[in-house]
Amino acid sequence: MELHITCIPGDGIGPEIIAEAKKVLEKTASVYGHKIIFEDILMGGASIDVHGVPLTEEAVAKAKAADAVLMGSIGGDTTTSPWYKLPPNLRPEAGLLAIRKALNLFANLRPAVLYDELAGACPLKEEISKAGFDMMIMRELTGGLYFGERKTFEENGVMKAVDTLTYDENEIRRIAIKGFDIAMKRRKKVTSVDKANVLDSSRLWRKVVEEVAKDYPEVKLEHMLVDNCAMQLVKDPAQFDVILTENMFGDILSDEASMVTGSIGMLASASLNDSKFGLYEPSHGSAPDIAGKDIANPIATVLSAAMMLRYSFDLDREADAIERAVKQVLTDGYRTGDIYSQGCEKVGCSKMGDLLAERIR
Ligand SMILES: NC(=O)C1=CN([C@@H]2O[C@H](COP(=O)(O)OP(=O)(O)OC[C@H]3O[C@@H](n4cnc5c(N)ncnc54)[C@H](O)[C@@H]3O)[C@@H](O)[C@H]2O)C=CC1
Ligand SMILES: CC(C)CC(=O)C(=O)O
Ligand SMILES: [Mg+2]
Repeated sequence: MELHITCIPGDGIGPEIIAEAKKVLEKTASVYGHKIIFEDILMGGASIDVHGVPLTEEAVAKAKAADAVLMGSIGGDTTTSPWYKLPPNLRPEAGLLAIRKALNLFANLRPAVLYDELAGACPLKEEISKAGFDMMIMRELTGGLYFGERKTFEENGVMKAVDTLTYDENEIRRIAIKGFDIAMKRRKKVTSVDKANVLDSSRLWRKVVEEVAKDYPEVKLEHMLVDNCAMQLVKDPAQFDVILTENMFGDILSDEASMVTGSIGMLASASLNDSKFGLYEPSHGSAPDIAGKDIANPIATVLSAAMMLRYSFDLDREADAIERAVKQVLTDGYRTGDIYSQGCEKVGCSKMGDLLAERIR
């Protein structure tokens, strides 16, 4: 099979982790008899530096023309990088939001799984880490606060800023359907997370989710307020199967869930539209504090590449091979610094990519 993949290395550690994901994909393609054609595009700060904008129309066209997109991460240090002196619509993150919207990537799947081998890197009590957990965070990605109208203005000599959180019932229904569909393939439980005790948008969310649930009688639905969910994630993560939630709550909760897997460097993600098309990216950002040092963990990006093979290309065997290689490398005792524990061998980003590629079979 010929796979046309557009890559967005991006900023910070982005180019480093994308190089390792490409290495693992190339090895997978050679073992399983496929040909991959990569084309890189600029986005975020890298695009600002060259084109003056975080995303060009040409880059969007190239992403649309591919079978799938694999992304590293974008952005810089938000307190020191000159990119953050630009107007908000010209900053790196505007490029990411724009491509999600342009490709209609409304469903963001973020699997948070604790590997047995990483129980020692999990910051929770031993009895919780020993029991393990395996949840899928289904985050709405093209609506809500990140896409609502916003402005900063002065009123009666006082500075004010407004952000708006809007959802319509169709946006909620389509992500809820994705959440219930995925629950049917898992342990058949959906925890819908909202703030319905305060927000109108959450009350509509809850109503529409209840309606969708009627078509899935086998799936157990529960509602949970987001503040409680943040607490339950560290108290008893094993209770969750599918967490279904809106854009900002999912953004925050998935970073929290990532840390209980050992590190944010382990959390993959797939951003999907209604067809087989997707953009695959780790859940973390560009980690400017460790960029250029060859110490970033590439596993979240490598696992995102596995999700790409599974969801966009139906290459389950190949995706399984990558997931097995990740497990094997951990069993063999290799760790990047973020997941290191005593007795293991500490390796850099590029070495971790080599070790993963060697284990593809
Ligand atoms: N999808 C994307 O491209 C995202 C971009 N960002 C952007 O990234 C920039 C930095 O944001 P932060 O809040 O610092 O979040 P971050 O996720 O980049 O980093 C948070 C912490 O996790 C560590 N970390 C992240 N990924 C790692 C990896 N693969 N291996 C080892 N350690 C890792 C970093 O070193 C840092 O200490 C900002 O400009 C932000 O807007 C943030 C989140 C997502
Ligand atoms: C720049 C943000 C909108 C991206 C983010 O934090 C995420 O998608 O996790
Ligand atoms: Mg985030």
